[in-house]
Amino acid sequence: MQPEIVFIGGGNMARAIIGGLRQHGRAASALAAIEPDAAARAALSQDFGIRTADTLQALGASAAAPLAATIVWAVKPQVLKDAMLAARPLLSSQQCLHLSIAAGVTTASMQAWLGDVRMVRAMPNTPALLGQGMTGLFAAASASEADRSQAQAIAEAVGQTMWVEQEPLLDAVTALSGSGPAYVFYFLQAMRDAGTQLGLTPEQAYQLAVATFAGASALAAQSPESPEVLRQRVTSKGGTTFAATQAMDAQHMQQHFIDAMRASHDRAREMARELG
Ligand SMILES: NC(=O)C1=CN([C@@H]2O[C@H](COP(=O)(O)OP(=O)(O)OC[C@H]3O[C@@H](n4cnc5c(N)ncnc54)[C@H](OP(=O)(O)O)[C@@H]3O)[C@@H](O)[C@H]2O)C=CC1
Ligand SMILES: O=C(O)[C@@H]1CCC=N1
Repeated sequence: MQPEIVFIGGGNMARAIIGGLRQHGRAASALAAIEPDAAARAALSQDFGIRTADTLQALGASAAAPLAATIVWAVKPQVLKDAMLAARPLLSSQQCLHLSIAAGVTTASMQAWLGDVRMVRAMPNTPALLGQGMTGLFAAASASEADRSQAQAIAEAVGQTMWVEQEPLLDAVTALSGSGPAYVFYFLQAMRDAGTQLGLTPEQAYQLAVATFAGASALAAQSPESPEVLRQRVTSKGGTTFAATQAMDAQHMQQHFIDAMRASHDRAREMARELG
């Protein structure tokens, strides 16, 4: 039986999405992955029961027969061009949707490598592993309504989705929610280390930091109030929170944060130029 969705690249993000699809009831036989690393292939087969192979040919791809309704490109942006050029002769006869999760690389570049294929780009993030991901989506003009629905169904298996109607906005999504989990982990590191300096054990400090992020995020998610108002509710006049936020403002931390996200955004644009 032909799989419905073939992943090219079976690394961190592909694993998260495959796990989400399986948890949402997608049959193992509906999924397959191409992954050069034998250990990663074995883990995918063992954990999710899906078919894996080291090359498209080994999975049975040929110019004569359709391989799958959807191909998900989940390799590093730096190897995408070579992977697509190598796959093109095997996929040329196919009427399938190409869904790329690679950062930066534009639909125009990918259509130059694959031909004028139907294409959607997605920018997921690693909380997808828990079904709590956030995925930005952009559909090229070549994509149909059915393609949009299929891309959305795949992304919804691992969390929330948001469409953008202009491709460059995917670079902003990348800078915010794509890279964003790393910013949260960066803050968790800092809060753990600060708590340790203040006398807690690293374990205590980390538990307090993680619970605080989880609780504050849950509060923000269900509250109609802005983060400014939520902050005010924590900040007693002349109290401890005010002392902390004043120290942050004195260091221009918000501006530093904006600069950091701009760096992520600019890198996505730069990758599009370097790799396109
Ligand atoms: N990690 C994240 O938070 C996010 C990542 N992304 C995007 O997802 C994509 C994948 O990232 P991530 O999962 O982190 O990366 P990984 O390196 O974990 O996964 C990529 C996998 O692709 C394999 N691979 C390399 N060449 C080929 C090939 N020709 N055919 C098939 N498989 C190949 C790699 O094998 P080997 O290691 O042996 O080379 C590796 O296992 C990237 O384009 C990234 O921009 C998007 C959003 C978030
Ligand atoms: O760091 C990266 O390039 C990828 C894209 C977003 C998250 N990880």
